[in-house]
Amino acid sequence: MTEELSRRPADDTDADAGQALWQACVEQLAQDLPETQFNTWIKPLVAQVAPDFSKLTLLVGNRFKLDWIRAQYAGRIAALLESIYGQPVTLELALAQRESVARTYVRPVAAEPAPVASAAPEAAPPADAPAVSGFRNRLNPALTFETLVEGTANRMARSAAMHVAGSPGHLYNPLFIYGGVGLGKTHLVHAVGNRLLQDKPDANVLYIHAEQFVSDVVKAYQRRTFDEFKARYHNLDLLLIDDVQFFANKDRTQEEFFNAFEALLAKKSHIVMTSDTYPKGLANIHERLVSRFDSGLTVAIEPPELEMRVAILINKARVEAAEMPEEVAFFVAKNVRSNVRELEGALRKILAYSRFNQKEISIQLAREALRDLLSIQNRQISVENIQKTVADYYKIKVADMYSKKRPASIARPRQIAMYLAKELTQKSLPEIGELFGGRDHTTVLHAVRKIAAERQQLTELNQQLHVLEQTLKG
Ligand SMILES: Nc1ncnc2c1ncn2[C@@H]1O[C@H](COP(=O)(O)OP(=O)(O)OP(=O)(O)O)[C@@H](O)[C@H]1O
Repeated sequence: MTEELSRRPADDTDADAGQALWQACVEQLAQDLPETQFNTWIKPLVAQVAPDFSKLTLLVGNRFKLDWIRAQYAGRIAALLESIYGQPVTLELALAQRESVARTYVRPVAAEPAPVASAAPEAAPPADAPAVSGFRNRLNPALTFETLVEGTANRMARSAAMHVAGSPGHLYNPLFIYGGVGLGKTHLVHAVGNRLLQDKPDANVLYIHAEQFVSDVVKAYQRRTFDEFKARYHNLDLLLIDDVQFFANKDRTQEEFFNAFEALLAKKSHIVMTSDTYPKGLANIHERLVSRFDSGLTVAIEPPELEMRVAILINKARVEAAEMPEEVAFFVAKNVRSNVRELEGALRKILAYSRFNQKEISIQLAREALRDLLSIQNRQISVENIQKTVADYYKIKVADMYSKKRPASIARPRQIAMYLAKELTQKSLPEIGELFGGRDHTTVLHAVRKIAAERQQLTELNQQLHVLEQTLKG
């Protein structure tokens, strides 16, 4: 922070900039932490930032949470604040008054499901999960076709989705959209709902995350309210359901979803689903459901190509009332390649850095704002190093990384190494496949998606990956 900024009297701009600092930090945590941890511990926090940015106070709901956040996350949050702001920011934790706790951070994807306490099959919903009552479509009005940048990566999915929004109940029913994390699947399904409601405001539309559907089944079961449940789900005109891979191993949920599916298709209502993998790649989902998922149109969303990433950055900067010069957008897009959510995180860092330091957005500024991210890349982690580190960790031979052996004790570490190779290096899928004994790029893609999805659900795997990442990043 500049001297000049610290001497200015506090005003609304300072308050906004303070929230922007916290927002940028939260964005990063949303990427770094497993979703359940993020939803449980970080999302409900409310931040108060001193006008001179010297101190950030986090208001926490109760003493237990306060102690836990202090023990588990305070160090990480302080380090993040310093890296975003460029100077140390004192972090304090305090117990919140009730009203302030009600103001919670909203993830950009919005319309999120209530957090589910654990990934255990058919886990009971947390006590504070909102009850299923009164009809709400749960659509985020900001996620429309207009705000979704089109590119080769999403062209087919987008045009199928537009078709469904224009004439639901006809072609492409169900529409099944799959792809890796942060590629715009949720955005696209909201866009379908928003467009349909624009044309037909009375249509009965519902967006729901699969976890919330599970939670609704559990509640209906506990309270014996299956009639209400059916009345809600079987009478829709359009059901948009996100991340159906979460149905894995949840037999009762799958049965109820099957019933809802059949009822909706029979009355020519439309169903749009998303998942991290194609229907036949779904694990632990009943065959009769998988075959139904695949019975309409299945389309993939791929990671965005360079030009699309540039367009997304420029558009998103405009939404934030900032101008990002094209050369800066190219610089960022070349360095942040994995998914759009990470691109948004990088943009937020740059905007926050530019505002705090009152500097124009330039390549130099982007370089400074993203120095952590770039320094990780500059360390140039090699695929060979990943293979060796993972082999050591799981006590298998490095040669097994290239071999055709398939026992789980070997295949799984190999998949983990492929996942890390995609995460931590700039290598393409075919290049990685080549380095793993000449495997096909689809094998690598399958491994990457599988491990990425399991990481969200399995705490132990997530911890192992965390250790491996830290070891490799040095
Ligand atoms: N083509 C795009 N144009 C504009 N914004 C996009 C595009 N693709 C993704 N986004 C934005 O990127 C963010 C992540 O997208 P979204 O949540 O839809 O991803 P997802 O594929 O559903 O990810 P996940 O599997 O993790 O739920 C959102 O803020 C979304 O608006």
